[in-house]
Parts: sequence; C-alpha cells; structure tokens
Amino acid sequence: MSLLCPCTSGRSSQRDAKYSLNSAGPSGSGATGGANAGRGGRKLTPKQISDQIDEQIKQDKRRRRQERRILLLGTAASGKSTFLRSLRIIHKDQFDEREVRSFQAVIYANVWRGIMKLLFIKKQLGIKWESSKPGIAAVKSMLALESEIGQVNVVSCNITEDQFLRAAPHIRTLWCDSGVRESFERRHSVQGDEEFRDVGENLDYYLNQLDSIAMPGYRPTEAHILHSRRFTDSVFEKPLMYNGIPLLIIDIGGHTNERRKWAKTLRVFRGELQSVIYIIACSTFNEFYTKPATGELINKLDESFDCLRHLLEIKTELFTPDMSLIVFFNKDDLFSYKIETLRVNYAQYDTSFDSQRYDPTNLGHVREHLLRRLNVVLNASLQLKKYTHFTTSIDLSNVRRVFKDVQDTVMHNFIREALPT
Ligand SMILES: Nc1nc2c(ncn2[C@@H]2O[C@H](COP(=O)(O)OP(=O)(O)OP(=O)(O)O)[C@@H](O)[C@H]2O)c(=O)[nH]1
Ligand SMILES: [Mg+2]
Repeated sequence: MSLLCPCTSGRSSQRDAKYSLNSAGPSGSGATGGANAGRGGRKLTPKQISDQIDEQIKQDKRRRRQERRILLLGTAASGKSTFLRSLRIIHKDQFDEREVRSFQAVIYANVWRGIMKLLFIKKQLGIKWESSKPGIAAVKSMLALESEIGQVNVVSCNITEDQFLRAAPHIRTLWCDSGVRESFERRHSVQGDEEFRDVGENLDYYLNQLDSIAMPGYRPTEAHILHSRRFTDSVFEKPLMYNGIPLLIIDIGGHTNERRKWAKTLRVFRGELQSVIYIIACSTFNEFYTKPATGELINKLDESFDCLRHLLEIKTELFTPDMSLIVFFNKDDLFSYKIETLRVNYAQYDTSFDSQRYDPTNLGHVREHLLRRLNVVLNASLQLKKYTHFTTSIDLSNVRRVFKDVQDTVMHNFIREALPT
C-alpha cells in the first residue's frame, strides 16, 4: 500500500477500495498483482517491473500534487458521512454491490433497534398503549426473534432478510399504535444514556416506508441510503473528481472517543488541506445527553460549538492561513420543522438568545443568532478564510448547490495559489 499510495503511508486511515484499484495503473490491477505479468499475461522482466513501479510512483506524485483535500469534522451524527454519501451520488460515484448490501443490513438494524428503543422510551415516560393486546403480543414476538438472533446492533448488522421479514408484521403493529408514535415524538425528553434513547433521526422515515423495506429482495434506494445511520469508527478517505481536478474528502467519526483522531489527522495532513468543513447539526438545540462518566447533562448544540472552539483555540498550530474553514449548520430541514411547525421556543434552550430584540420562534431570527454565535467563536480565533452555509445533507439539490460554492472556494484559492505573484 505504501508503494502504491505514498500519501497514505503511516496513516491509520481507510482509502476507498475502488480508488486503490483505479490508482493502481491503467490495467486496473494492483502494482503487486501486475508485477509478474504484463498485459495479456506476458511475464515481465525485473527491469520492467521496476519501471512499472517507478511510473506508478510518478503518477501518484502527480495526482497528489493536484489533489485538493477537504476534511470533514463535527460531533457525532452531525451528518458528515451523509454529506459524503450525497457527494458520491452527485458525482455519480456508484455504491458497489457490497456497499449496497451493507446499507441494507444497516437499515434493518436501524429499524429494529429503533422500534425497540421506542418501547424503552414508552416505558420510561409511562406512555400507555393505544391497544395493549396486539401491542404486547408484538413485543413478545420481537423478543422471541431477538433471542434467536442475539444482540441486534448496527456494528454486527446480524439480521438476515428472512428474520427481518418475519419481524416486519410485529414492527408494523407497534408503529400503528399511537402510544409508540407518541414515544417517538417525545424521544428527546427522556434523560439517560444515549445508547438507550437515541432512536436515530430518521426512524419515522423508515417506519413509514416499512412496506418497501420489508419486501423480499429489497435493495435500498439512494434516499434510503442517505437516511441510514451507522457511526464512523475509522478515518475514511474518498477521492472524487471535479472538473478534472482530483478531490480527496476525509471523513472521521465524531463520537467522543473518535475525536482524538481529529488533531492527529490535521497533523498528518498539515499544509496539505485546502478546507476543513465543520458540521454542526443545528436541529439539536433542544437535545441533550448524559455524559456516562460524570452524569452531566450536555446540550448537543453547545457541545458542537464547544468542540469547534476547543479545536481552534487548542490546536491553533494545525490550521494554516491558506486553509479555509467552512461551517455547515446541517439538518436545516429538522431545524426549520422544529421552529416553524412545532413552534419550539429556541430561547428556552439557549440563554445567549436576546429575546428582547429577536423572536425565538422566528426561523430567520434564530438563524441570524446562530451565525452571531458562530462569529464569537470564529472571530476570537485564527485568520482563516471562513464561510458558512445552512445545509440539509439528505437533500441532493441542496448539497449540489452548497458543494458548488465550496468547490468554487477551494478552486478559487487553488487558482490564486497557482498564479505567479
Ligand atoms: N433529516 C436529516 N437527517 C440527516 C441530515 N444529515 C444527516 N442526517 C441523518 O443523521 C444521521 C447521522 O448522520 P451521519 O452522517 O451518520 O453522521 P456523522 O456525522 O457521520 O456521525 P459520526 O460518524 O458518528 O460522527 C443519519 O441517519 C443521517 O441520515 C439532514 O440534513 N437532515
Ligand atoms: Mg460518520
């Protein structure tokens, strides 16, 4: 790997498998695979093998010089991987069969775990069944199936299609019960360990589409893939082409124990990054979780701002002046829904909101407040080029528009740098 991709040597990251193949030379075979045989199976001399490797290194160096690198950062579930998936769809970088199958397994696990968590929340909040008899029977059937499967989670993704199809009628019965639906609506009011109450942002989306998911031979659609949830536990590098210029998007996990990789990755790529995109899920302004170690109640939006502040203040040396920092206020769809439709009062959750001058139920006012709040964090920090966008990572047209701006920024800086001074 280090011969093929000198740029990744020494990094504990996963470069997209497809890319490794493509970068291995015109034949599409890896350098080692092609080392003994040329085209048509002709045996190569040691000199030819050595020339092939030299050529490969030259190509890699050329690509590496041209490559524009963008790092995605942000706390857990802010939407980094979803943004990357949307970019892949827009750039027609198709998911291969293995990936589609793994999304299918993740979606099964998302639905299964999600409905079981709703039952936990229902119990915690003392919400009654609408119809207890079918509800309790469905729970018993789910538990019986679970004892057959073992613990269901998105890491092991151990539900087969057959098992999911058997569970589907019970999941449907549960989702039809108004008590279970109420548990979904009130999920954020439950305190406690994230593991037990985080049902996934898009559980209702899947449950409302259960008929298509619970079809024999189900293949996730693009929209289903974008709604799926699996946390990132490695550094994932994805190359994409934009107008003939190679881009490398680097995605890292945002869970507390994954965050120590942020500074490491910034260090490894120091001087080679064009942009950091920091993603804040603005819809989390009224969501909390309890820190397992201290029992402290944490507001998720505050945590996002705090992590950014920490990064800019403590890791100053890792940001070079030629980099741009682009902040996405993501999950704008859910954010707008909470403010405009549910009429949630933003000021209840953010004491820095000036309710004398602004209306905490007015979407425009709350957005402006978020931008002011961000400016306080950014202005106190380095002299970076800074940009902000309100985004919805599951909305391809929104991502297409926003990423065009990002690319223009990255390319503009690239062209400016390339011009003689
Ligand atoms: N409705 C909505 N859902 C979103 C949006 N962005 C992401 N999601 C969903 O939020 C969940 C989490 O998104 P991910 O992309 O996995 O989050 P992440 O930042 O990569 O999370 P980690 O890998 O744990 O750091 C997924 O179910 C996504 O489908 C958005 O803009 N709107
Ligand atoms: Mg991720």
